[in-house]
Parts: sequence; C-alpha cells; structure tokens
Amino acid sequence: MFDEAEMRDMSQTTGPAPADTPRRRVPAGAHVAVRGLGHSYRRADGPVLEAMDFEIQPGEVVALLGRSGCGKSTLLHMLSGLSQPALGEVVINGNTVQGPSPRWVMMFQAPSLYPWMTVAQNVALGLRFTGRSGQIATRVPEVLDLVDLSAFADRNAQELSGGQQQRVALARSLAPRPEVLLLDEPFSALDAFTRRNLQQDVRQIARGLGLTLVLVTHDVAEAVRMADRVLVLRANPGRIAEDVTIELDEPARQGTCEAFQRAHDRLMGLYSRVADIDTAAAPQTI
Ligand SMILES: Nc1ncnc2c1ncn2[C@@H]1O[C@H](COP(=O)(O)OP(=O)(O)OP(=O)(O)O)[C@@H](O)[C@H]1O
Repeated sequence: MFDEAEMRDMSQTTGPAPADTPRRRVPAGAHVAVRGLGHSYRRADGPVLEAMDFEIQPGEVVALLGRSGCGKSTLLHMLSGLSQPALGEVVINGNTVQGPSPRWVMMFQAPSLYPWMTVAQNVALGLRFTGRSGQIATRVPEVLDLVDLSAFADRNAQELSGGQQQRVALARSLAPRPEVLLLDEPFSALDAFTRRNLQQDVRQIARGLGLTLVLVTHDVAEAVRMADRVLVLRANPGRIAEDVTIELDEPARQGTCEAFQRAHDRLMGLYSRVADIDTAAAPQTI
C-alpha cells in the first residue's frame, strides 16, 4: 500500500510539473452544503426528509446514523445527484448538484462487479465510464495498490471474497479521483473482522487522499470507528437530531481502549434517545 504522503501526492497535484519545481497542491476533498433540503416520494405519505441544513468540510468523514426508514439513503442519493430533492439543494464546492458526476461517487452495499471480468478490468470501468480511458494503464495499478489488491489484478472478480470484492468496488470508485465518496452501508454484508479491517482502511485511504467521505450506517461502532462527525437522524420526517464530533485519535479508533468505549457509549446514548422519541411519536397498535 502507499503511505499517506504518497497518496496525497497522487491526489492533490494539479497536472504535470517540472521535476525540480514543487507541484501546486489543492485540497482533494470538496466542501458540501445541504440547504433547506426536503423531500416527499408521494404527497399522501408526507415528507421523508425535512428542513435539512448542514455543511461538510473538505476532507471530513461524516456518518449519517439513523434507524431503518429515517431517510438516510434518500439523503445520500440526493448528495450523489442520483435523485433531486423536492425542496432545497445540495451544493458541492459552490456548484448545485444536478446529476451524477465522477466528482461525487456513490458506493453501494453490493459491490456490483462484472464476475467474468478481471479485477483490473472492473476497476478500469470506473475510468472508461467517465471518459478517462487514457489513464487506465497508470491509474488502475495505483488504485489497486491503494486497496491492497495488486496481487489480484488478473483474477476474475467472482474468485474474490466479499470483502475483496468491496475493495475492488472501492478502487473502481476511487479511480476517477472523486472529491466526495458516498458509502451506503457498504460493509453490512461482511463478517465482523472483514468489516472492521475495511472500516479502518477506508478511513485511512480517505484521510490520505483528503477525500470528503459520507457514509450511511445503523451501526454505532462503525460510526465511532470511521467518522469525524456523526449526524444522528430522526424519522418521520427525517431530520438532524444531533450533530456529534468524534474526537478520537487513530489508534483509539481501533476500538480496544476506554476512550473508544466512552465515545461509543455517549453516541449510543444520544442515538437511543433519538430512537425512543421516534418510537413514541410513531403510530402504535396494541
Ligand atoms: N422510491 C421510493 N418510493 C417511495 N417511497 C420510498 C422510496 N424510497 C424510499 N422510500 C421511503 O422513504 C423512507 C426513507 O427511506 P430510506 O431508504 O431513505 O431510509 P433509510 O434510513 O436509508 O432506511 P434503511 O436504513 O432501512 O436503508 C421510507 O419510508 C421508505 O419506505
């Protein structure tokens, strides 16, 4: 794998520069602003999301934590431009999001690889689909190294484990050098150990590249392990109930120390309180 400095070097330079002059650096991650966002799928069902206003700083890792059905995926789809909000807007680096773009990419729970293609060919699709086929020869080996899969480049995707397939999907997402990476519960189908490794690696990769990372999760431990900030969502309609900063250093995020446990318990307490309010507000049948 590349170290952090090498990753920054790969991602944050703007074009070639003479070998003896320092290269100009720009932040790799984008600023995200969500302004007055609201959404309904069907008028009769009422709003799914309401009055969402928040900002995410370049390079920040933010988790959207909430119970099933509170609108996390709907919000993520709007951040990705895959759907448009009924009200308000998503603004990335000053541009209103009006559709999908290689600058903000989404990674889903299922890795959706072509099983008959090799790992390298699957990763190359991330460049082909964004009109960057000329970068395949250099960029595919780079991102495979980043996700620690160089040795698997020529294997068929179907020969890989679930965790390895998610790494391929991650490499494919990273190949076009996005500014924002959006993860919709990408580790939930994996066993606990694979999940933990991927959580740590994805955080390290995002930080190394300076990427803005937004992930949807139900899992408090995942949020504490990965996020700089956690937005806890209420349901019916979905809105932000808590905005929590996770101040843990990197070793503490591995989850074996008291500081991790304290952060976990504190977040679990806030999350439970929000969930309890939602439960009380939901229609009850006895
Ligand atoms: N395409 C759609 N058409 C109509 N209703 C939808 C659609 N997609 C989602 N919904 C509804 O919107 C609400 C929020 O769904 P969403 O998938 O965003 O929640 P979520 O928090 O991501 O849930 P989960 O954690 O279970 O994936 C739910 O009530 C869901 O039934």
